[in-house]
Order: sequence, then C-alpha cells, then structure tokens
Amino acid sequence: MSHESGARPLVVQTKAQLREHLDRSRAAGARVALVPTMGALHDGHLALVDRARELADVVVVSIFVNPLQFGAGEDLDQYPRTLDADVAALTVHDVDVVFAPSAAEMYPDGTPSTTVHAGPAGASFEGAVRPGHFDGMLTVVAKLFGISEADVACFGRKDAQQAFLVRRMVADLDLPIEIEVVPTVRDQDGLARSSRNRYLSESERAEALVLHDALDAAARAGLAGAGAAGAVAAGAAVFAEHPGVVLDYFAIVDPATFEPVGADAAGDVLAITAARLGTTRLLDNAPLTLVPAS
Ligand SMILES: Nc1ncnc2c1ncn2[C@@H]1O[C@H](COP(=O)(O)OP(=O)(O)OP(=O)(O)O)[C@@H](O)[C@H]1O
Ligand SMILES: CC(C)(CO)[C@@H](O)C(=O)[O-]
Ligand code: BAL
Repeated sequence: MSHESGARPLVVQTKAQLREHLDRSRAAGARVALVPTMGALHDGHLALVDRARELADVVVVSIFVNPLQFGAGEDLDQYPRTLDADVAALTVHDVDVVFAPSAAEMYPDGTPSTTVHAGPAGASFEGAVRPGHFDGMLTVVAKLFGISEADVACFGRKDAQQAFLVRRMVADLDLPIEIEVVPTVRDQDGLARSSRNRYLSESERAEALVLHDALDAAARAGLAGAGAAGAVAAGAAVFAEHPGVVLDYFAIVDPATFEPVGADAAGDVLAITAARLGTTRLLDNAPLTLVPAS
C-alpha cells in the first residue's frame, strides 16, 4: 500500500487492473483520493494532486480525453496527449497510480445508453456554448467514481461550473464520495493555467490576460457599490477594449445555484467568463463581493 517517495507511479490501462490494485490498498486500510484529468498536466493539476496527497493514503490520477464531453467541431483530436511527460511530473508529486484507459476500455459498447443528465444548471454558460458537454463530463466522472470507489475526489475551481455540477450530482445521486475543490493556479501575470494555453500564439497569450483583467474590473466595481449590473458592465468594458477576443459570456452568479444574481443582489457572489482567442477557448472566474451603494 505504501508508496516510496519519488517512485514512478503504477500506470494501468484497464479497469480490472485499477480495481485489483485499489482493492489491495483498501484491504490494508488505505483511504483513496482520485484526481480526474485529461492529461497535458500543468501546475494547476499538480495542485490538485498535492491536495489529494494531504487527504488520502493512495492517490490515483486518471488521464482520459473523454470523447463524450466534446462536441462536433471541437478539439478532441487536437487535444494534447503527453502521457510520458505527465507520468514524469506525477512521479515528482508522489502519485501512486495513473489510470490511463483507452476509449474502448471506458466505453466498450461505444456511447453508453445510460448517461448522466446535468439538468438545468448544466444548460447555461459552458453548457449553452457546448451543448451536451456537461452530460458527457458527468457521465465519465460518475464512471471514474464507480471504478475507483475513491473516498475523495479533487477538482479545480478554474472550471467552476463543472465543480458545481459534480457536487450536485454527488448530492442528487447520494454517491459515497467527498468532493474537494482546489483554488485556481495562475501564471505570474494572473492568467489561469490551462492545458489549452499551449494553443495560444505569443500575441494571443498577451491578450489572454483580458479574462483576468475583466474579472478584476468587475470585483472593483462590486466593491465600489456598482451592483451586479455595474460589475458585469465593468467586465464587459474590458473585453470591449480587445475587439479580437470573442466574448462567450461574462456573468455574476450565485455560487449556491449557479444562476445569475438579481439586480439588487449583495454579498459574496462569483464572476464567471469565457472567451475565444482565435480557435482557443479559455475560461476563468473569481469570487467578488457586491457592496450595497451607500
Ligand atoms: N489552473 C488551474 N488551477 C487549479 N485546477 C485546475 C487548473 N486548470 C485545470 N484544473 C483542474 O484540473 C482538472 C482537470 O482539468 P483538465 O485536464 O481539463 O485541465 P485544463 O487545464 O482545465 O484543460 P482545458 O484546457 O481542457 O480546460 C479539473 O478539475 C480542472 O478544474
Ligand atoms: C473532470 C474531467 C477530467 C472529466 O473528463 C474533465 O472535464 C476535466 O479535465 O476537467
Ligand atoms: N477542463 C474542462 C474539460 C473540457 O474542457 O472539456
């Protein structure tokens, strides 16, 4: 059960191998943490791994580019696949097991006939731009929970709507797992780390800071008493200075429901945004406080 510090993780491709290994660990009393990823790992993923290490005895990282959550015309084929580099990074972070199944292993009969439906909160924002995305995401996450029987799973706050929907699925379906949401890791200038950042050209990388700057502007407006509409306007104004960036949405939501807040909302809320730079889609979010105007 114990993992030697600095040892290469066990890399398994099949559900049976993973189950066999984890059954042995559990029989020895180990608590298991799961970190679901699509690979092309960066410091954001590694922060999830480090948190998982604190929460459990055995850390499993899954690496699977899940076809079910990609729409037609999205980047399923181009999505970076860097397994050797990923395993090397996970070795340094003391991961016990990497589960890297093929699509045939995960979906032996093709698209499963039973899937998870994300419900109304899965149809807005990311779900509106990427129809079916969250059903596909929740379906694979439910399968990973079932295969690993993990005690806890770690997700990133960068994908806030995803984390919200995973928590809701766990509550709605009484799944026996704890969900831990880990703060967003950023580059020094504030850009949220993302596997898709590597698609950006040099000039797009410089412009990508617009997401962070718009969230900052909204936070300042919220603190200054501008209200939800004023905060949205402040964020949108930053995007307006970058006509080459296509804004998908900029909104203020209630983190408890993921619904847009009303005009008279006050207190702690969440600003969320997504935008396209060329063919690359990025998303980000930040908590903000709406202070009532005095
Ligand atoms: N910058 C980050 N900080 C913290 N967690 C992150 C960060 N980026 C991704 N994660 C989390 O890592 C997990 C796996 O995400 P994924 O493999 O899709 O990486 P990604 O960088 O979000 O890629 P993409 O470019 O596809 O959005 C998710 O729970 C996600 O929220
Ligand atoms: C949670 C996840 C690994 C499911 O495929 C994916 O949506 C991701 O990487 O955020
Ligand atoms: N990081 C969220 C997974 C996706 O974009 O498909």
